[in-house]
This record gives sequence, structure tokens and C-alpha cells, in this order.
Amino acid sequence: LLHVRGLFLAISESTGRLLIKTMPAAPAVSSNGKPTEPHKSWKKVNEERKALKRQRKQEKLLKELQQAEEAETRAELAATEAQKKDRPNPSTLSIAVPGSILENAQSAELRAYVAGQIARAACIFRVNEVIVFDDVGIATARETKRSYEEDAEGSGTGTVRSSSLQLARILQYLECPQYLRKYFFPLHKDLKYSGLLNPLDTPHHLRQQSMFRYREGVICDKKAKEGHSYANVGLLNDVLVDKAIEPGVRVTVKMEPQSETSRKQKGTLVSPDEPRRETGVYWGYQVRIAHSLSEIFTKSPYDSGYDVTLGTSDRGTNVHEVPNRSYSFKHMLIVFGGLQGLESALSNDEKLTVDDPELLFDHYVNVLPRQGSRTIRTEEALLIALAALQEKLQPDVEDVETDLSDLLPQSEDTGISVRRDVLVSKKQKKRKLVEDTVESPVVYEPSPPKALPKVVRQTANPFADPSESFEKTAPADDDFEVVSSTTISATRQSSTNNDLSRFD
Ligand SMILES: C[S@@+](CC[C@H](N)C(=O)[O-])C[C@H]1O[C@@H](n2cnc3c(N)ncnc32)[C@H](O)[C@@H]1O
Repeated sequence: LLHVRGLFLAISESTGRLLIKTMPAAPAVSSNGKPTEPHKSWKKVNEERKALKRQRKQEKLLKELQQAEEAETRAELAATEAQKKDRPNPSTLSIAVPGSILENAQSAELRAYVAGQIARAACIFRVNEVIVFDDVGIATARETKRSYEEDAEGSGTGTVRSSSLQLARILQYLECPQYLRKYFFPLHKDLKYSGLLNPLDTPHHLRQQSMFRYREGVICDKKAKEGHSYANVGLLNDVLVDKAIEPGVRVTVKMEPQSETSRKQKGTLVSPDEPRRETGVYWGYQVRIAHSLSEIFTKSPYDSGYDVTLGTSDRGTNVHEVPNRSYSFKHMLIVFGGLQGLESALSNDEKLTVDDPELLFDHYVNVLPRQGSRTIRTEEALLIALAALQEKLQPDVEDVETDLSDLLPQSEDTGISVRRDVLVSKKQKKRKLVEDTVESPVVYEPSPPKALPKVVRQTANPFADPSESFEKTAPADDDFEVVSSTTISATRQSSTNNDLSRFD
């Protein structure tokens, strides 16, 4: 048995081989006299080995657990994505209003105001489609019908009552986000007073600083890489989108989270239904013109048409007798009459043979049984009816509920800036200007969509009169201009008399 530097060297009795063992714990001293690591006992060594093994086993288990969790999250994400793709569009609400109600207004300003009231009511009650219909039929020379649809050669194929066209045009103008209006609405006399109208303040009218994952935009005439195009979505810089689309088309863009490596903002084109379907946000209404009462029903944009139709009249059933949530629907249609009511609209329709309007609808309702005025005007009836019917409606597919309060401007943030600016100091104004010009990052969306766009909503203003096509920059008519709320006082001051008919 030899003791060499802390090791026992021994010859095995049985095998004759040299055995080396560490010396049992004994303080070791180095050659320079300083103490070195103490020698460990076998027990300690084994304990340490076991601890190390345990630690490795734990680490392995942790890793496996982590991998399992990651796989589970991936599967969950895939499942929600698949679910999203299958998610049906929520039920829709359509209203039909006769264009002739504008003819009853006393001045051009009042005509525009009535149109604004229809637009406001539609948005307040989250209406998805507004149908402007002709309840008169044959037009006199004064209410000359104008052509509005284009055929392949670009010439007009149809005619429409002037008042219907104006109502449809103002409804579309107000629904369009402000930053896009100049692209879709060349100056036109129908829109002369639209600048005075109350704004709709809908969630899709986003400010530059608003952060929301969807934005309405227009394809720009700007070169982009293969298979892509640029869209103006109301931000400081145009957004690169994932499809090559011709300039001037209105699109709905899903914004990608801002990349840390690139300053370029990117987005995906999606169907205009997607913002509402995925987030529950109200995303404005579509406008359609119907040439008669019957066309309201026959030209529905929904494949299955309207499954529940409701006519409104003071001769209808008392709304208070209708049980709550009893009108269950996928695509609901509510029709309003004009000055002479729906009876007159029916008698002016050449295609419909029934003589009682009640027979045209699933329900025929009086929305204010104890009215205090002999007659309720259509624009008033709209608000009353939509409010009274709220509790009676039961959409088959309800909107998803998401808390959007942090992402969308709230009521205190919706005023017209001109007025509010008057109240702030020059210094505040300057600061606001700097803030407003800083492009905001887009809210991070963990699961980028794969959904392809159902393509575009419209190529241009479908109600544009081909005979009145103008250069983008040139006014429609030298005599007319869009009067904005900031210029009206000047307009008024410059007028020498109060004769409003000069605007006609
Ligand atoms: C000037 S009113 C027409 C008056 C007509 N007596 C009637 O109600 O049929 C214009 C439209 O407002 C709506 N309206 C007016 N009063 C209503 C009421 N009490 N209930 C439901 N709708 C009403 C109807 O759509 C009507 O066609």
C-alpha cells in the first residue's frame, strides 16, 4: 500500500491489478504550503453525482414540459385560426328609404341635412346596408332622372331619380373616411353642403394617431415590388400591401405589427367584412340604389336574400305588442315609406300586384302608436323605429364582443378639431401638431391572418354620373364647391341676401 500525493495505490490481492483510490477526507496542503480543495469522501462524491443526475433529469423533464407546452400553444393557435376562418359573418341589418324625401325639403341645405340625418341614424343603430329606393316611378321633367350606371364602354345604362342619386351620394360621402374622400368624391353640386353635415364619427373613421389593426385605404399610383402595391390608409406613410391592385381602388387593410428592423409599414388586404367579423367593431354601411319598391327585395347583395322583412306604417301592428327578441334573423330588412307612405310606393311599382303593403312584409309595424303629431317624417321615423325595435331583434349570429375602448377614439375624442383648437394656446397647438405628425406603431397582433381578400368593395364611386366625370383636381362645375364647416361663415358673409334658392 503506497500513499502518493493523496492517493492510495494498492495491489489487489485477487487480481494483482493496481488499484487507485482517493484518500479519505484529509486536509491537503499544496507545495507552497497553502491549503487546496479538501479531499471528498466517497459518500460526498456519490451524493454530488446523484445531485447532478437529479438536476440533469429535472432539466430534461423541464425541457420536455416546455416543448409540450409550446406544441400545445401552437395547436391552440392553429385551432383558433381555423375557427376564425370558419367564423360566419354576423347577422346584418338593412334599411330602405325613398330618395324622394329630399324633394320635400325647402332648400339645398335642408336637402343635404335630411340626407345627413339618415346617415347618422344608420350609424347610431349599426345599420349595415342603406337602400335608397324610388317610390314614385315616373319622374316629371323637374325631377329628371339621371344616368348613373356604366356599361363596358363607359356609357350610362340606367337612369335614376335625381333625389335618389343625391341621397345615395351624400350617404356614401359621409360613410367614407375623411382622408379618402378626395379620391372618391370629385367636387359635385350634390355634395355642396356635405361639408356642413354632422360627422358620423364611426370607428372606421380613424385619425392618424389612432392605433387599430384595420384601416380603410385607397391603392396609390406608386410603384411597389412585384405582387405588391402601396395603399394610403390615412397614416403619414403609405402602407405596402400584399397584392398588386390597380390604383384608385378602395381597400380594407389589416395592418401588420411594425417590424423592429424595417421602418416600412406593411399590411394585408382583407374583406371589408373582416373588421366587424373578427372584432365586433361597426365598420360602416354599404349603399345601394333600387329603382322601385320590388327591387329592394330582388337585388339583395346577400346570397339568400333577406330572411325577415319589416314594413313600417302608422297602420301597422302596435310595436309594444311584439315580444322581445322575437324577430330572429340572419339578414333583416326594414322598409320606410316617403311622404305618402308605403301604400303609395306599392301603387307606383309596376311589378308588384298586391294591393296591401302589409302582404309584402313578414311584419308590418306601427313604431309609435300614440304619436302626438298627425304625421311622423321618414327621417324621424327612422330613429323611432330603430330604437323601438332594438329589443325585438335577435340576430342569429351576434357580433363578437371585444373591448376596443383602448384602441378606438372615444366620444370625448370625436369633436371637430376646429372648435377645440380655438380653446388651446399656441404652445399647446404646436405640441399637438408635433404629436399628430408622429406615426404611431400598430398594435401587435399575435396571429397574422392568412385570409385572402374577397377583393375590393368598389372601384370608384358607383353612383358617379359618367356624363359628369371630372379630372380629380378640377371642380365638377365651376359654380359649385364643397362647403366645409370652416368656410361656411365666409360664404355667409359674402352673400348679399338671404335668398337660399341661389344654391339650387
Ligand atoms: C310621412 S310618413 C307616411 C305617413 C303614412 N300615413 C304612413 O305611415 O304610412 C313616412 C314614413 O314614416 C314611417 N312612419 C311614420 N309614422 C309611423 C309610425 N307611427 N309607425 C311606423 N312608421 C311610421 C313610415 O315608414 C312612413 O311610410
